[in-house]
Amino acid sequence: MTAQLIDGKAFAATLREKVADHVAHLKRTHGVTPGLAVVLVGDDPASQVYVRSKQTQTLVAGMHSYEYTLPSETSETDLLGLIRELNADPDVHGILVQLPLSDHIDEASVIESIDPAKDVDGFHPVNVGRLATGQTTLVPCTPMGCLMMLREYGGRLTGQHAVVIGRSNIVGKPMAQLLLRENCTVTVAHSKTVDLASLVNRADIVVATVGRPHFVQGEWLKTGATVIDVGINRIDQGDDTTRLVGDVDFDTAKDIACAITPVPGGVGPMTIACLLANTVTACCRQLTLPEPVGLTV
Ligand SMILES: Nc1nc(=O)c2c([nH]1)NC[C@@H]1CN(c3ccc(C(=O)N[C@@H](CCC(=O)O)C(=O)O)cc3)C=[N+]21
Ligand SMILES: [Mg+2]
Repeated sequence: MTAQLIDGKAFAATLREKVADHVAHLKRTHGVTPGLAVVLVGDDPASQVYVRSKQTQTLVAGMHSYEYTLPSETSETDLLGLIRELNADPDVHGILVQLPLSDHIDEASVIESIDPAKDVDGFHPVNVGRLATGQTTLVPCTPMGCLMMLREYGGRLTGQHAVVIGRSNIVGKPMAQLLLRENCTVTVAHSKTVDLASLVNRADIVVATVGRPHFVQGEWLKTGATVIDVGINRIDQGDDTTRLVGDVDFDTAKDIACAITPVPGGVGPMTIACLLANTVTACCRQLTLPEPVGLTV
């Protein structure tokens, strides 16, 4: 292993400390406790694990957590009704609706119903537009966490060629926007990209968000590249146990990259820490209090 390991778990713990410090400050000086509402429709076990993790960390940071677990047959009308109530609730500063939603619910309608000021996922078209036009906004948590790590471990970002593999609204597109804002030269690749290997070979920064286990090969990489692995793939080991792996073939990449995030313990923990940070930021903006330093990108 020659690459530096980017310890997302430790980085996230530090960020959560900053969040907790500011929460304590808000309570002490303004009598305000930031509150995050998390809405989960259905009983997908993986989603339940993530949601529980978000709740625990929200409470540990000293914030209020409001949890809504709705049955899988919940109608879109009922879900929109709940969001309307949360939008109007002054104790709720952040709203997260766990995705994906089941097929009978239109995701776009649900996202658009969230008050952009409380949209801590940064998925609302108003916030997407603000990011694209360089205005103040709430930045999607996963790319926000990736950027924080890149700023720390990726050297001077200006002028670097970043290749983002994946074009989702949740990660790929906002990641490209953020890297552009950092003055990177950004290429967005995807499943239809021709000769991905030689494209990746020209990248100083690689962000892999394709959702395919071990997809990016170490031999594709340019020597000294910084690699951010967004993939969270649970693979069967053939002995009734599963293992979490990324979109990058870590074992071959680690000898060629300059710095690389592991899975688990990389982007995942940072995503949740950024969600907490966004909740504090949203709270401060809603109450027109001074914005905390170090909780935004
Ligand atoms: N509205 C919405 N916002 C989200 O941010 C959102 C979502 N829906 N739906 C599902 C995905 C997934 N996601 C993860 C967050 C943390 C870890 C995480 O902490 N992973 C640990 C491992 C966890 C494990 O062992 O399973 C790690 O990578 O080290 C993973 C995945 C947020 N998501
Ligand atoms: Mg759907």
